[in-house]
Amino acid sequence: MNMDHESLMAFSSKLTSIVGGLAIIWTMFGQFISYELDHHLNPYDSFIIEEYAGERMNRHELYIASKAYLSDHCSRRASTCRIELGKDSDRFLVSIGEREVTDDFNGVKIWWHSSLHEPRPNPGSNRNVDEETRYYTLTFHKRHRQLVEGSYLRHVLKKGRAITVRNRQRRLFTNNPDARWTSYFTKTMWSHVAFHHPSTFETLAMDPVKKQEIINDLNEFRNGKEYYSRIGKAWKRGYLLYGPPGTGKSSMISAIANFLEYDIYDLELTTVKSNSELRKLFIETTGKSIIVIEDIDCSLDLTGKRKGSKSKEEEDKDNSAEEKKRKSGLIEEEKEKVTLSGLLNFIDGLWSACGEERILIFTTNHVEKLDPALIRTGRMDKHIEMSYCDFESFRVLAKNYLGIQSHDLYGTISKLLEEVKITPSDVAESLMCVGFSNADPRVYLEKLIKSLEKKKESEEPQKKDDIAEEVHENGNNGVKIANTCENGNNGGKWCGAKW
Ligand SMILES: Nc1ncnc2c1ncn2[C@@H]1O[C@H](COP(=O)(O)OP(=O)(O)OP(=O)(O)O)[C@@H](O)[C@H]1O
Ligand SMILES: [Mg+2]
Repeated sequence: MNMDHESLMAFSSKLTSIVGGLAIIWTMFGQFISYELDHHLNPYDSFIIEEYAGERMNRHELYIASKAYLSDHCSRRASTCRIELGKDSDRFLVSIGEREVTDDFNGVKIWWHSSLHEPRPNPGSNRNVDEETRYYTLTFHKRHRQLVEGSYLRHVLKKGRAITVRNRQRRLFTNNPDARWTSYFTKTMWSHVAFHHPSTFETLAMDPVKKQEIINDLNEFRNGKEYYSRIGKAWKRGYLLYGPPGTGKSSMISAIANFLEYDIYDLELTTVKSNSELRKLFIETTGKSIIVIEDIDCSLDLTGKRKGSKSKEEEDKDNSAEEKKRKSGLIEEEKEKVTLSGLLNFIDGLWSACGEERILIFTTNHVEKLDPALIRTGRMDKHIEMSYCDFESFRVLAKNYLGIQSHDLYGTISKLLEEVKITPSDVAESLMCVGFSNADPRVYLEKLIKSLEKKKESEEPQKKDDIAEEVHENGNNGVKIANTCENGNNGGKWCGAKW
């Protein structure tokens, strides 16, 4: 059978279109089949947890918690993990990298996989578009969907949050002067650095019974969430640390922060312009933190006006200049001040109940100068006196600085410490032996004895003068009336001091 050329061409084009049509039908059928198979036969479901969600600038909390959870999980169970050094810290960060890890929750298997999004322009977002972002895919059997969606994810969130708190690099914040935070670009009211202070309760020299009481109190506070809510009080606690310079008040704050693993907000009250600014600063602090106001007596006086370091004449001059400005309407009077009532409000007003788990610490060298309203119980729950160095405190310092528990010179030192007021800071100075790991402790103990004897000699004439003055004032023919509070052998403690 002979076909002419034209019929052949027509037949082949028909055949091509039939084959093409069949191919399209086949592809569609394949897709349909694969969808149906996937839908009915693939027994697994997946959830995706994005690092950044929507247009938000902050990382997704569930992602952060999952990362911490997986890091802990990896370091305990997975055979291969990615490990890197944390920013601003000596801690190692473990992550799953691009690998898949398996978790087991109540006998249910869950597979986690970490992946990377390609950087892509996102004009609506405030984040840097060149940044790579990650996401986790967790895969599980369909029949466990409810469990994963409910209790498993809650478990990951709770555990992850706790691990984040445990592993985080703690921070030391300080309030920015008003001029900096009002600018549009630096709206933050606090700046921070990584907090590394080696002071701990172990290195702190003080009466061991008092120390234990403080530790117990802190433990009760840390575990007291339910208790505080039951009694209807905000979950916060106030401590007043008082004592002469160099007795360890700042060291105590660091020891508390290290013990509780809290951040520190060091509030410089003299740069705060008004009560409302103080309130804003408070609102911007986070939970699990210690808010510190050092030398409270130098920051605010009893009438609520802030003090400067100026002389009386300078202050008078300033006051009259301010008075003139005020009269001409250049200064709005009380709006520009932090007042005592503003501070009291900061401590226990309505706003102070925002947030939770905060410790407030005031320090002072002059507890007697403080307004009783400021330090009454309930505002400052505990008054802790940091005092001159007694023998027990010396033993702690000798152990820290010289690595010794006892020495034949301890007897002499103990006797001298009963007679002389010396701060732990001065004792520490005598015991410092940087770089001499094999140094003979005797050298440093003798150095301390010399400085104690010198102090004793210099205090002697003063003591005689004091006695003479008392005898003169009392006019009782040479009968000495002992003032056990100021001069007695009570280690320089103030009368009526608590704790
Ligand atoms: N109780 C103490 N235990 C251990 N070290 C102490 C103690 N007191 C002081 N020191 C040592 O002296 C240094 C100064 O102490 P610290 O700054 O804690 O004193 P402070 O009471 O805060 O003084 P100030 O009132 O001047 O602020 C500390 O760095 C520490 O080395
Ligand atoms: Mg201090």
